[in-house]
Amino acid sequence: MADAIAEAANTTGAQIDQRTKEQRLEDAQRAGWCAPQPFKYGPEVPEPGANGTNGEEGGTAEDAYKPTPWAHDAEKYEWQEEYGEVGPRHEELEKELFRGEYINRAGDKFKNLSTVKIIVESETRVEPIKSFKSAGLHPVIEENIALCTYEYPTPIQAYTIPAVLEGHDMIGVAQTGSGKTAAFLIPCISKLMGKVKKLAAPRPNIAAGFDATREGVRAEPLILVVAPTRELCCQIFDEARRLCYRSMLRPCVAYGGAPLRDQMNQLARGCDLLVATPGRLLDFMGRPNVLSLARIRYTIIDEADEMLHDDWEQEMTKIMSGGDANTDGDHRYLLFSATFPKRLQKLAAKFLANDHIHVSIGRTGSVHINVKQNIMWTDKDKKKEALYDLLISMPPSRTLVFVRSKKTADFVDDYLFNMGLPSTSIHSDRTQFEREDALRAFKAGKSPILVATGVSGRGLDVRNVMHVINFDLPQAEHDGRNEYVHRIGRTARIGNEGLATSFYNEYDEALGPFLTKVLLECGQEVPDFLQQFKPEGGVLNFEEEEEPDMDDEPAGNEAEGDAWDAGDEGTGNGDADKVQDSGEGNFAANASTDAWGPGNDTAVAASANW
Ligand SMILES: Nc1ncnc2c1ncn2[C@@H]1O[C@H](COP(=O)(O)OP(=O)(O)OP(=O)(O)O)[C@@H](O)[C@H]1O
Repeated sequence: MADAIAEAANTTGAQIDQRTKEQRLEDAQRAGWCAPQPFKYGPEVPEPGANGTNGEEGGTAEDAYKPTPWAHDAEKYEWQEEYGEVGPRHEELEKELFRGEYINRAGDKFKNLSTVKIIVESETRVEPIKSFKSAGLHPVIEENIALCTYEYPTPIQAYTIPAVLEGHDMIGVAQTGSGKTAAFLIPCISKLMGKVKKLAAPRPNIAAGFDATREGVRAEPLILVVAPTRELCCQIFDEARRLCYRSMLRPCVAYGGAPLRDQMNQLARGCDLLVATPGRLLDFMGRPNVLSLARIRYTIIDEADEMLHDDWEQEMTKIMSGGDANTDGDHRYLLFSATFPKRLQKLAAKFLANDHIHVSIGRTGSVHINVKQNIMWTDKDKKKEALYDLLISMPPSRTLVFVRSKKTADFVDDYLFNMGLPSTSIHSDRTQFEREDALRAFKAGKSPILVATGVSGRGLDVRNVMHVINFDLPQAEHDGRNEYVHRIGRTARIGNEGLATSFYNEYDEALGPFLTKVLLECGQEVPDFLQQFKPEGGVLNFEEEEEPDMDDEPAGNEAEGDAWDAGDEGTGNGDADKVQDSGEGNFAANASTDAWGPGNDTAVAASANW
């Protein structure tokens, strides 16, 4: 985003006169919004010593390298040889990891997470756990779960934890914001916690003066998590830092756009759990002295339907079957997502053992009832004003605005900023430094309005996102149905409530039947202009919404990129026939709401609570 307010007076294109600008600022602040923060995006900070500058304009050889808060450098628990079985507490780190202001907390509609039908397809019956304490977890991870203030397992956690502890491969499908990350991390970490000394690669002594070039080791992780976007990887890494606390397991993250050398230095200190985007992972896999997958016990694919999509075929084939990956029978594969078209489930099953377990919490691809959906007819040329009116007329709250293209993201961001609203934006033309900075500003409430392209629709978990606005709805022919589900799932996470407003007009008609069914399924009002799409007899058949194979998708990703490089408008998934027969031992269970205990009543205040 341009530093629009600061430059507005001089910007010929914007043509904003001083008085009008001040009035607009006043209007926005009277409505309760904080002041927009003009800040200048700098070029990406080079690696230390790359050219002697810190990457800012006018930098000279004398400028010291200013370390930037790259996500990969985030502090983690550093194990020391003398610790024995469990490391001592680290007060400062504990505060950062578990009591951070911006960590999402369960809301008072937590109980609603379990009011959906649960389908388990497997050869062996999985007995869901009723509490973390009864799950047979390693005592250290139990303590870490308590520090995370996770009181009750969510349904996907209740089924995944025992299934993985029992040694099964898995496909886990559950609604957005229902704790899938902890569902896959907890059992894998717990299983390995007591065995790290035996299974892990030798560690360097990283006491003061450690020199990664001379003393570093090759990273030989036991757990590999692959996710499509850099920001999502950083988020999973944060959860891993929490769950590995006080254990010998050392998590690392690798993603494109950030200094390669810094990430290699982190790996050289030892890495037991690696979270990575495919591009950077393949880069490291191509450097045998940096990374070996020979010790891997768990490969986890998050947003698995996206990762198995044709766009990623080359990368995923290399990751799943390439390199020096452990091919022994003790290597488990876990695949997770909130949406999972049948064609891709079928493909996924090829990577999994025959006795794998398939758990679906709710209809695959369903929207959570905690999201209030509002579809508004908005003519194409009136969207800008409609957006402003919406933002100015409602109590200010952290808001994510989705648009279809990078150009629109810049345009909408500049417009809002010039209207005195505190916005920033994120898309694939930004440097990684800018992307991380924008997200930090959004999380911290410095810029509580974030304009984003659809690629941010997956996985992001930001506290108190109260409102998601689809300025542009995703395109039906580009996997828009699934993208809609992921986008609006950025609000109402883990038992909190939220609002999703979508601007709809005649150009969105291909999505109309799907939106209508989703509204009906969630018991929400269907606006007049969607009444025509109400299914006859009231039967909600989502299978007829499944898309044919698509050959006209955007091209693949750059080696160092992530899903952001796959184009702005989402990806297309095609579905075909049924993934697998339900085996003999299969059962379908309606979740008993009692099973998960009472909801947590730490609801988050709605407005202006950055
Ligand atoms: N048992 C629990 N109790 C309370 N909070 C939890 C629990 N499990 C996870 N959380 C929190 O819930 C939030 C959402 O979890 P997560 O991001 O894993 O959701 P998700 O299902 O992967 O969503 P998406 O499909 O959008 O990626 C996180 O902030 C996480 O810390």
